Amino acid sequence: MASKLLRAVVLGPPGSGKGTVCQRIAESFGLQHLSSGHFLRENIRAKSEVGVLAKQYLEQGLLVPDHVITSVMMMELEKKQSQHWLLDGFPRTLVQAEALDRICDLDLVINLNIPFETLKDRLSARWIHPASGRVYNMEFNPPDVHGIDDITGEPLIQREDDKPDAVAVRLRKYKEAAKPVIELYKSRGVLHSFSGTETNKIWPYVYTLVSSKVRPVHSKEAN
Ligand SMILES: Nc1ncnc2c1ncn2[C@H]1C[C@H](O)[C@@H](COP(=O)(O)OP(=O)(O)OP(=O)(O)O)O1
Ligand SMILES: Nc1nc2c(ncn2[C@@H]2O[C@H](COP(=O)(O)OP(=O)(O)O)[C@@H](O)[C@H]2O)c(=O)[nH]1
Repeated sequence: MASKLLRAVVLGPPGSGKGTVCQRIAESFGLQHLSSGHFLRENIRAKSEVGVLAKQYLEQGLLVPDHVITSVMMMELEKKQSQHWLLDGFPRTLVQAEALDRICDLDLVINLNIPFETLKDRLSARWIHPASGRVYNMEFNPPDVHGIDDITGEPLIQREDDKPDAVAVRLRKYKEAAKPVIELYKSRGVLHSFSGTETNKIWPYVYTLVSSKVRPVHSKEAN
C-alpha cells in the first residue's frame, strides 16, 4: 500500500451525504475531514472578517466568492500538510479546483449522485450542533434526546439555508457550478461516482474504494 499522503475530495449536492460519508471515512481511516461549510460557519460565529462577509451569502443560500473560500481553505490545508485529508464542500467551482491544483495532486474524488426529491426531504429533517458540526437527521440518525446534541447536551439548530426556499436555490447553483469540476476530474480519471438514495447502501462501495488507497484504522468495516 502506498505510503503517500492521501488527497481526496467528496463532491455532491447539498444533502447528498458528503458530511455523513466524510465522517465515516475519517473515523474508519483516520483521515482529517475538512469541511468548507463548517469553517465558514465557525468564522460567522466568531464574527471574523471572513465571517461577516460570508454571512450575507449563506443566509441567501448563495456560494461565497471564490477568493474568500479559497483563502480560508488554503490556510486550513497548510496546517494539515503532514496528514491524510479529505475535503468536503471544496472545490465547488472550476476556479476553486484550479486553486487546489496549484498545491496538490488529488488521488481520489468521490462523487455522490442523489435524486433531487431525496435531497429536499433530507435537508428539511437535518439538525446540527453548531459548535462541532455534528449532523443529525430526525429520521435517519436522530439524537438520543430530541433537539439535544448527544455529546455535549447543547441544543441543536436547523440551518437557515436548510429552509425550503434556500434549498431550491442552492441545488440549482450547485448543478451549474459543479458541472465543469466533475468534467475536469472525470477527464483525469480520478472521479468515482456513486448513485442511490441511501448512504448505508453506498457506504460499503466507498469503503472498498478508500481501502485501496489507505489502510483502515480498524480491521473490521465500520457502519
Ligand atoms: N467551496 C465553496 N464555495 C463557495 N461557497 C461555499 C463553499 N463551501 C461552502 N460554501 C458556502 C455556501 C454553502 O451553501 C454554505 C454551506 O456550505 P456547506 O456546509 O458545504 O453546505 P452545502 O450548501 O453544501 O450544504 P450541505 O452541507 O448540505 O452540503 O457555505
Ligand atoms: N433519510 C436519510 N438521511 C440521510 C442519509 N444519509 C444522510 N442523511 C441525512 O441527510 C442530511 C444531509 O446529509 P449530510 O451528510 O449533511 O449531507 P451534505 O449536505 O452533502 O454534507 C443529514 O441530516 C444526514 O443525517 C440516508 O441515507 N437517508
